[in-house]
Amino acid sequence: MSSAAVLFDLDGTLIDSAPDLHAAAARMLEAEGQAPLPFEIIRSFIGNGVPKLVERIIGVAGLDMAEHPRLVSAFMAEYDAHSTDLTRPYPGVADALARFRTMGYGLGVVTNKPEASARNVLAALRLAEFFPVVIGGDSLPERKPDPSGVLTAMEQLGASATVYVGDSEVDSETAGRADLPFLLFTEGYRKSPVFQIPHQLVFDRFDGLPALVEPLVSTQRLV
Ligand SMILES: O=C(O)COP(=O)(O)O
Ligand SMILES: [Mg+2]
Repeated sequence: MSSAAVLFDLDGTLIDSAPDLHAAAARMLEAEGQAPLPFEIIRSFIGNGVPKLVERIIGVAGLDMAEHPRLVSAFMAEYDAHSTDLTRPYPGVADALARFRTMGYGLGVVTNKPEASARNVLAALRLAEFFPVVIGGDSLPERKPDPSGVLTAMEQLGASATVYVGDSEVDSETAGRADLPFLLFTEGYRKSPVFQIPHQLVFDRFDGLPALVEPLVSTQRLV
């Protein structure tokens, strides 16, 4: 049982996955006879899970919303077949995770990406070994910003003092609803300026993250 844990969002936080999500969207749209959408548009649609991503694509591309279930399946098939062609961890991620593990933290991923896809990507990028707990957007009845994902991850890790690390408005709200300190990674896929996203700390490089987390967790331990 670890008493302290660091939980991470996945897309836009541990990994830069927008290029493969964009490519999967382009292949799905091509099969519907549609042109690809600009990269920045797809990137701005990431963070609320695949059903929401596809709903937003349908809206912008002028497709029929009644086709949503079929298009979600089509998107997932395209994505899962090529989910790490272009996706890479952000610089310093593996070293930071190794450092956290050495420091004795329990580590978990809480993402809105479907759990099986998330596990595949983590394995292909050699990050799976760090994470005894992975909660996806389809693992529980509710997804982020519902706090059940982070609360379940804490329970599974036996953790009390915990921080959540993410890149988006959704992650900030999730941490707030779970009453956890939130660390905002500024280089991901957020839509608002940093000052509009509630956070305890911001960071733009993973090599400095372990030193930022330690004081936050020690404060929680004293409470
Ligand atoms: O929107 C998604 O599918 C996943 O996004 P997340 O990893 O940032 O939660
Ligand atoms: Mg994210």
